[in-house]
Amino acid sequence: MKRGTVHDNERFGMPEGQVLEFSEVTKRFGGITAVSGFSARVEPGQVTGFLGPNGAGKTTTLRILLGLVRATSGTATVGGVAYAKLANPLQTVGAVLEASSFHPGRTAANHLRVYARAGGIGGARVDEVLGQVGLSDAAGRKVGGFSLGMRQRLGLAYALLGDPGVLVLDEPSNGLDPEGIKWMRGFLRQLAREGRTVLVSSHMLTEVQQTVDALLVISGGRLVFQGGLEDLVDPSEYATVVDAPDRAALTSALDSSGVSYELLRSGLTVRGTDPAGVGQLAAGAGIALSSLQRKGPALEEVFLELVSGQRVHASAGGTAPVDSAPEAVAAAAVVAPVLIEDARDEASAAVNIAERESVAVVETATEEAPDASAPTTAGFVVASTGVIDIITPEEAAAYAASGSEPEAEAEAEATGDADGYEGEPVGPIDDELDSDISSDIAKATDSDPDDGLDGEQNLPERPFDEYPKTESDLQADAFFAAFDAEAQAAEEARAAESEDSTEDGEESDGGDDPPPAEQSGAENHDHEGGELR
Ligand SMILES: Nc1ncnc2c1ncn2[C@@H]1O[C@H](COP(=O)(O)OP(=O)(O)OP(=O)(O)O)[C@@H](O)[C@H]1O
Repeated sequence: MKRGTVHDNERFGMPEGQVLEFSEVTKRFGGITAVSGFSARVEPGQVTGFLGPNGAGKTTTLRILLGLVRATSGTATVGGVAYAKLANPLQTVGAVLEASSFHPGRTAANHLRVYARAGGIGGARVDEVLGQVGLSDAAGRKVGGFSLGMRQRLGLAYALLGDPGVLVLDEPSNGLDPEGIKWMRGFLRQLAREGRTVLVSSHMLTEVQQTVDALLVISGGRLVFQGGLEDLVDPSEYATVVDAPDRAALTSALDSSGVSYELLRSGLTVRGTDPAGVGQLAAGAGIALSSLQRKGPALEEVFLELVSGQRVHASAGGTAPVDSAPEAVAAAAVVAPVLIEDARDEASAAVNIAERESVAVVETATEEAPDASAPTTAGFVVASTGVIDIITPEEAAAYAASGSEPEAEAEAEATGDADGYEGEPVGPIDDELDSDISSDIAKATDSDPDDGLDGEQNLPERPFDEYPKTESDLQADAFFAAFDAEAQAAEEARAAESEDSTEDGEESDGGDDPPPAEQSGAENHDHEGGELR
């Protein structure tokens, strides 16, 4: 029987979509205004696209909503409540801000098990969500070997763990192949049909056009449009172009209905009546049509005009993007996208989440890549992306110190994991992914004084664990300590069991050697996960 959990209790009913509300949200990073007076409402039961060009402020706005960045002013709420005050955040909001922030040495199932356990969610849900996103067959494979599209799916699985009524997804179609994009569209629409609130960011209208019911468009940190897709273009900008073999009959039908038109060589251009109306009128008069088309600006064109400030829409209070937009974008191009001014604010916000969800967090935003040989006492650290991950101190040190993933090689010899999954044999993390990781770390540790940033924006000089620990820090430490202790106990039990079996007269030339640390660590977590079932 499944254990009673918060999640199980909440699943007796359908997940409840919540209204997301942004009210005059402003966020400044030093001299850069990332978000400026942003007010918008996102309704449940529909997919809302959050659109804007690179550097427009989408991620910052989403991070404010999720309590990962503190707004300079204004509020962002989920069902009227700030994220930090949600009673069951994992069961209320599922979010994916970056798909590549999973620890490459852990299996997909392991990741989810740890989060599930931390959020009080039954282990069976892990299989469910992996199935939902089409990753059942890859459950036992390490994330380091996943394609970008598979990581997107895993991110979505993580977001769905708590069966939340709200999904917040940052560019979920990135890296998906055409079939994956089609699947994602259908999946998001299904989630909205179930009554959930689905907010999806993208920098291209064409990418979300077929999925979304409503749009928020942001540019230079300001809202430049909110409304339905159909509201993007004023109906008066459209014309219906129609023609018939019997043009005289068509003009006389239009005349007698009082519909005005222009007669062109290519047909008739009708304004103020859409193609359906003109078609109906012609059908009513028994006139066969040879063409019926809507002509007007393409949605993409309108979108580009909105974000460039050439078009101003009333839904945004008539505001055009701020002049600082190009400056902000230029700054973004010069500066690696690292947590800067808010490194510590964001750390504590993320740890607060960890505290409430008992979820661990990865820090990549340290001043320098730590020496792998030096003992690291911090049990948790904070990802520059804000995406929560689990990592031990040793892993953090090794992960940050080099592009190679130590755990991967140790586990390469394993042919499955202790979950009972019969996934593909585990292979080393490929070089390309390793170099991605190194480059992320390099970005996160960039403290170049010549980078054009104010001194206050550079990362702190001291290692993370030298900061005085807050109560949240201590609770997160305790969580990790308990997690590691359990894992170690399981490992010892397994070691004792295997000693017993080798004592039965079997030859054993490696009996005194401990298993490779990384391998045993990973097995522990697998085993740990198995116990949750
Ligand atoms: N931690 C930070 N420190 C300094 N500047 C930041 C920080 N985070 C974001 N910015 C800046 O704020 C602006 C908005 O960035 P944001 O990441 O929110 O945009 P975006 O719309 O999500 O862009 P993209 O589509 O490229 O991800 C950019 O100019 C960016 O450089």
